[in-house]
Amino acid sequence: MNVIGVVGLPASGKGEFSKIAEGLGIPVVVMGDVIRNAVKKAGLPPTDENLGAMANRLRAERGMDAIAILCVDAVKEQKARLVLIDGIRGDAEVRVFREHFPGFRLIAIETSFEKRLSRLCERKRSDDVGSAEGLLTRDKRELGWGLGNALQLADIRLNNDGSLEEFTARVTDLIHSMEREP
Ligand SMILES: Nc1ncnc2c1ncn2[C@@H]1O[C@H](COP(=O)(O)OP(=O)(O)OP(=O)(O)O)[C@@H](O)[C@H]1O
Repeated sequence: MNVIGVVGLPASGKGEFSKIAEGLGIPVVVMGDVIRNAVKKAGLPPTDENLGAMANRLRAERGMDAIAILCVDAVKEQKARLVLIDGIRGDAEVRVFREHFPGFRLIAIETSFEKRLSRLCERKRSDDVGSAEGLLTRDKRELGWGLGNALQLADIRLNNDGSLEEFTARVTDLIHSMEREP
């Protein structure tokens, strides 16, 4: 089984990457679902604050790789040649996946701050921030989890400053080439 992980700053296009992969029939394991489920179980609304606090709690109580460890079995359960992990936030998590999946490849999505901010202002998800300060706070929080180190560990870099059509074409080419790998 080949496994790919995607990293990128908030609103860089990780969700779009997953949508494109799903459209090509690739199973996607979403790490954030582990956090969303924990927030739901605690009876809290899935706001940015609650999701962040829960992720911090899981990592503080069980270690920086806690969420990745919870996802390994979910990846192994997939009966596919290629599986995508969505939601990697730190280098400790990258290490977990490299250890369990020898052919693991990490993809970094690179998108400018301005593009990310303008796309966030349009997206308006329940946990979205609508200002530059809000996005900076979110960037800092994620960088604090080791996202900067994870970005440096990437095997492949994809730019997403252009149109969705351009990004879709790049992601599709990449997935097709990964599917051809032994
Ligand atoms: N190339 C693009 N052109 C236009 N809009 C885009 C492009 N890429 C992504 N978007 C839009 O930008 C928003 C942010 O992208 P997306 O949700 O994929 O980011 P993300 O990295 O998953 O974000 P988060 O870290 O907050 O989960 C979405 O509304 C998405 O549809």
